[in-house]
Amino acid sequence: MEGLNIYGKDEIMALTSQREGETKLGEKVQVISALDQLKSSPARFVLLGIPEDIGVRANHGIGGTATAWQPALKAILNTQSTSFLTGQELLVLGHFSFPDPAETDIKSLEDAVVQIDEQVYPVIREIVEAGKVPIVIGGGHNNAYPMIKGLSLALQQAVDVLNIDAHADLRPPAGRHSGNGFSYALKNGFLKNYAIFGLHQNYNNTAILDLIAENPNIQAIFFDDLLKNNIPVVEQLQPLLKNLAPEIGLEIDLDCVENLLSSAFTPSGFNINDVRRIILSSGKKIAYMHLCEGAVMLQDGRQSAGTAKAIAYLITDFIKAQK
Ligand SMILES: N=CN[C@@H](CCC(=O)O)C(=O)O
Repeated sequence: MEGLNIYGKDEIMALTSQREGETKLGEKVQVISALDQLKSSPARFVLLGIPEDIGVRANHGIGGTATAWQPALKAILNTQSTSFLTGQELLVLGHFSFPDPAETDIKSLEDAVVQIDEQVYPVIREIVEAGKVPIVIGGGHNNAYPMIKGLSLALQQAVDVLNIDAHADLRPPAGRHSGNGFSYALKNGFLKNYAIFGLHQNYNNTAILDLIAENPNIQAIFFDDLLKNNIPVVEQLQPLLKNLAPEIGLEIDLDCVENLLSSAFTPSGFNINDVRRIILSSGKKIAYMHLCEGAVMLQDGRQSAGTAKAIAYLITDFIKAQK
């Protein structure tokens, strides 16, 4: 796993601001020095960063998803350690670093995404096989594929996934990128039931809509339909959840959240508290959570510091709800 940088306590403390009289999560989180120590760690949740935007650029999107990891980690580490969440529940494993390919034409970017897949899925598999729950901050949504593959190989069965997203990411499996992670997962038998919550009618093409309509293993609820009533989102999610296995993978593409910086930035979508409510009260056992497509700075110069704190809220909520 040559692309994986495993963190020591020094790296964690360098990002943690200490203050007399209080304790931050960074002072409490667990670390290891090699993957074979995963099993013996007392932490149940394993945090990992995939700061890349190669998959987004291979899908003709705007680069920048590589910028979310470090600020988000800093926001998490500087959360207060209290009885709500001490930090000991979390092992901060580290991050993958993937160099940009020398050539940046679409084919070269797609080939680089295949190399990313090959490095990510074995680590996800190892974390799950150690009895832990991976929490991954991307990166592009291309990483849904190695997440699902790693979980499926660890559990030795095709798995069910809930994706909260404006886009189905069911583009043709012909060259890897951020728009076809679920197509590859279905095609290669790693994904059984695929539920999508909050799709935008305006941003999924006819071929994708037909695919959803024809495949009984794919179910979707459109954001446009959620807007037609005042029923709480957690309630509107229930019909999707009841058709999924008791244990699922959870994908959250942050471009489903309004005004959160991403390649497909949107002024209309879930607000961050809708997503917090879903995480806090879904009632499902979640085998992994993947937060992707968020950016602190985009290639075109747009910036938002709020992305990091939004990610920190979702991750601390997730640990509180699942521990
Ligand atoms: N994962 C995102 N998929 C969207 C692309 C969004 C964008 O980068 O603009 C899609 O393929 O449509």
